[in-house]
Amino acid sequence: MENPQSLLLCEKTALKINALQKTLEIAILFLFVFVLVYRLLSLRDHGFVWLLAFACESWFAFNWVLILITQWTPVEYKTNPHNLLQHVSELPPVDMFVTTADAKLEPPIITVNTVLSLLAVDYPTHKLACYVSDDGCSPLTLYTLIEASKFAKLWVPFCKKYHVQVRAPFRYFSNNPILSSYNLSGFHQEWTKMKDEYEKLCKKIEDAVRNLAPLDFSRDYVDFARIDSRNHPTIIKVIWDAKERISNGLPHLVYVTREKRPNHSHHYKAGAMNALTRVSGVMTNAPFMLNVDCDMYANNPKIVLHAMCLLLGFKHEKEGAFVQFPQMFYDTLEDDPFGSNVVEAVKKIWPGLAGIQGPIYAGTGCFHRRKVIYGLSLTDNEGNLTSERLNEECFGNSPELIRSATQILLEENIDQLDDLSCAVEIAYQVAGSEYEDDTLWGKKVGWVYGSVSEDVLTGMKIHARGWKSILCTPEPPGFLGTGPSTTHVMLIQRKRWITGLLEILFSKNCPIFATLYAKLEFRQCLAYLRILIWGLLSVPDLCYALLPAYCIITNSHFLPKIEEPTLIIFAALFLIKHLYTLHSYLDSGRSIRAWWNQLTVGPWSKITTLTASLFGLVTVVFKLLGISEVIFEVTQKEQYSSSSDQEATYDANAGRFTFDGSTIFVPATALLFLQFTALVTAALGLQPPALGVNGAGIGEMMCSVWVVLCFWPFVKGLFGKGKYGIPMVTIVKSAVLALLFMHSCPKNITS
Ligand SMILES: O=c1ccn([C@@H]2O[C@H](COP(=O)(O)OP(=O)(O)O[C@H]3O[C@H](CO)[C@@H](O)[C@H](O)[C@H]3O)[C@@H](O)[C@H]2O)c(=O)[nH]1
Ligand SMILES: [Mn+2]
Repeated sequence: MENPQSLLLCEKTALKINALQKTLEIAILFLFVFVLVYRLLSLRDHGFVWLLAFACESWFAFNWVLILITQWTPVEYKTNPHNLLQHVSELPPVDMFVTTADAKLEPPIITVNTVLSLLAVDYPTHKLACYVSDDGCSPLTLYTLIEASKFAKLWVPFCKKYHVQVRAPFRYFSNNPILSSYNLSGFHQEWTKMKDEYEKLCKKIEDAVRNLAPLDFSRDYVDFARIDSRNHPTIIKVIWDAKERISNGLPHLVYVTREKRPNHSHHYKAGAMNALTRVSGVMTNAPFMLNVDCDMYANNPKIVLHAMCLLLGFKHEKEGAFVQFPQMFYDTLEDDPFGSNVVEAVKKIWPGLAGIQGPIYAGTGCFHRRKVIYGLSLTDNEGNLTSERLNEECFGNSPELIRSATQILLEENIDQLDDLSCAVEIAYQVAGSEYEDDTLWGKKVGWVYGSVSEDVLTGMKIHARGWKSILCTPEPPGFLGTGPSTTHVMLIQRKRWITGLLEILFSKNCPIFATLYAKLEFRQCLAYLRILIWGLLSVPDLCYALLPAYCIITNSHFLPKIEEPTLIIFAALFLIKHLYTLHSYLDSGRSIRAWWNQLTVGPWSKITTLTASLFGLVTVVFKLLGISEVIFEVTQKEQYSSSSDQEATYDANAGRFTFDGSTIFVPATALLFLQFTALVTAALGLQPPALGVNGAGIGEMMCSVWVVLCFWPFVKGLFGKGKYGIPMVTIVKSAVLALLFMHSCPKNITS
């Protein structure tokens, strides 16, 4: 675009932080310092327990410092899409990517809704193309997309004509009863017709899912006959080729399932994204790419315009390698039973990151500059970008892809194909499983391999090349997705994230190197560390939770005695830290219950650290030792097919903690047993004699009770029935583990 800066497209402003919150944050920091200094000074009079407590508290304090530094200078961005619309003919093309991996875990109707919401965004349609990657290689996905594209021909014009807000039909028809303000003639009929058509689409898809109308493998689906989803050739289908190139038609729609062979690592989502990048590169080659997970529909029809305001609105391109919309969810359960605390993220964490080098890349709801994904560094940008870098070693042996990448990197005019089908053959070639062999794909070009949190890794590599990124928080929110619907799914998801993050931490991609040897800003490095060390918290958390039980059982102590005034500092730290979070919850209109849920099952809770984090850590250690590999377990997405179902699926037990025989529950249950034993021992006075006056005291007792409270969902699990109860096997294993621990405790601390 010529001179978009002359019109104000966007603004960056500093956010004010609540003064009370800031005071409390500093107070907590000071208390941490007090505690650590006290420990250090009295280390000589105490033994191993004191040292362990000191180590744990240092870790907690370090974490706190990272939090403060990351959230210290929050900013927000404002966008003016109206100003951009004055340049409508100059708007750049955008390729939109949707990934799906498993038609069972990710019901096709969800993917279809996401695709429909993207096809209907407010943007000149001849500048849009939508590519769907199907790692499940399922004819069902292709079938539902073909059917959806037929429906889209009605749906897209309807949305634009009536300025529909939410363009994912399942949400539109479940949320918006006919708006009374819409007494436009004809609206009512069209609405009813559209709802009918959507229901027909749902019915067709449901029938196909239930195999009621078998797909005809002799025709359109011949490629899928007898296919194995882990061993198959590439299949690419141009579902809709927008040949007429009009601004109010339908965008291109292309189905892609890349080649997979058992002897070739496919790198999960990162591999899928790279295949899509290449396929789109030889087809439409837009300079900007949006990517969303299959369950993240566009909730705001102006998302592309908002993103473009930010990508085009700054004087210097380096201000924004990518534009990230914060992850948000729809139909969240009351009181946030999994403690995901999205509000905290949206209010503090995202704006905090935006105030440093920019938000992390969250894998979905993100617009990338294609040239950045192609590995462009800022130094290249200023200096010389030689054509040697655009060779086969870099991009692979497709001359067409190299030409298209050259156009992107040198900002030349982009070839417009008259007909997408003439690029299909080349697309097959670049989607092949061997295409990346001996190239820089997955290393310096494209999504980076080596972590199941490929998003954080890829974003960090971009920051390390000196780019910044931008946060986009329009109203209404840009994208909404599904959160985990059961604790089981939640734990699997957190375990994968933690594993992926630790894979980054313990590799050459560790952000510390990127700060030392590349252009990752120091504070951004700390921000990444804060995220990457999430899983490491399991070790100090476990030790600190063991300490009270250990001390009571052995009649020793890790806290000052009741007579010592320093105990007050420990108590103050504990109280202020929890009052601080409670205040932030109440301040933003959330309930005490939600606060409690965050405390017990949230991402930083003891339950999470002693289940997901601990097992994530073990997974990574096994990987480092070469014992096993890390796999990407896809999270189950819940399906809400039509409006009336929604009420029916409401479940009073939704969000309740569920258990199974998995070992993931053993450490936490064992810990709980230990606390019980300790408390009973103390109550019955069965402890061994203490050394001098240094026996366990009120501090240790209170801590032990607190740990029990933190594991309250497990306490309930001991008495629960069915999936709400901890199974007998887990109880037995945990009891054995707890007994082993008690057995190894010294009987008398003096001996
Ligand atoms: O082999 C695979 C595995 C997954 N996916 C897709 O990856 C996306 C994310 O998978 P999901 O199971 O929904 O994981 P989440 O934990 O919800 O995803 C978050 O975390 C992932 C990294 O762990 C990121 O890739 C995602 O973008 C981010 O939303 C989905 O669209 C999947 O279809 C693939 O395309 N191929
Ligand atoms: Mn997801």
